[in-house]
Amino acid sequence: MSYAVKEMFLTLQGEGVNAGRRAVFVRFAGCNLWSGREQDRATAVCKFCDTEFVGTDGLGGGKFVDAQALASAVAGFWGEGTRDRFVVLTGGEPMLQIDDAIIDALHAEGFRIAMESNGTIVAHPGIDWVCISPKAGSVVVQRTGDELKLVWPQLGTDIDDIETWAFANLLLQPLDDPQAEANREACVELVLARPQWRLSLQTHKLLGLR
Ligand SMILES: C[S@@+](CC[C@H](N)C(=O)[O-])C[C@H]1O[C@@H](n2cnc3c(N)ncnc32)[C@H](O)[C@@H]1O
Ligand SMILES: Nc1nc2[nH]cc(C(=O)O)c2c(=O)[nH]1
Ligand code: SF4
Ligand SMILES: [Mg+2]
Repeated sequence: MSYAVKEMFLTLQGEGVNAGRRAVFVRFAGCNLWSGREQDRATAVCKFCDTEFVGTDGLGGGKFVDAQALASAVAGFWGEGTRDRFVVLTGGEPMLQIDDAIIDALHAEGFRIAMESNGTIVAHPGIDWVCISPKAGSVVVQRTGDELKLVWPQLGTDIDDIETWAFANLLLQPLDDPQAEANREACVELVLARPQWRLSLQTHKLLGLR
């Protein structure tokens, strides 16, 4: 299979439990909860996306003809050194494109594979770190994983229900919108009230990283 990738880059994972870790990011093109066009945002299931994921024209992006081509590009961004190789598959919605071939090829290059997904498609069992970020109005079928990262506040979210899902870590990430400061305060309030949750800040934005 070929893969449509919006962009690829080496950075630090900015969010969640792995924040601060050196990582190659692969941003797959396309999402099942928003077309990516601004004129569709108001009517999309997911309305707050902070990411451009349409097309393959970003830095390091492109159409990769097969899994080996994509895995070789990821290894190229990592560079020399085989220790602690870490790749984050994101998007768009990465589970629209992730298959056995890309998981096997990345493992063969020595990478530990993390994924950021909206959870509406069952995660590939070969992924080493599953991060699910539920969106109100969607049906989350992937209710197990390493990290559940809830963007907050999100109207229509049943947080009591989410707490019953089988995730090793529960994280709240402030919604980045014009009310960002109030959203951060709401997250702190909620963590103070519910100690099973932890705060996840988008540290790459604070640092000016990609
Ligand atoms: C762009 S999404 C791509 C992966 C997948 N489609 C998903 O939603 O999890 C990557 C992460 O950014 C989060 N995110 C997107 N827009 C955000 C915003 N405005 N504020 C805070 N987090 C946001 C998502 O919830 C998700 O955890
Ligand atoms: N540095 C950095 N960390 C991230 N963690 C999740 C991201 C994403 O867009 O999926 C992201 C991103 O875009 N950049
Ligand atoms: S599900 Fe993820 S990629 Fe899709 S629109 Fe929402 S935040 Fe963006
Ligand atoms: Mg991002």
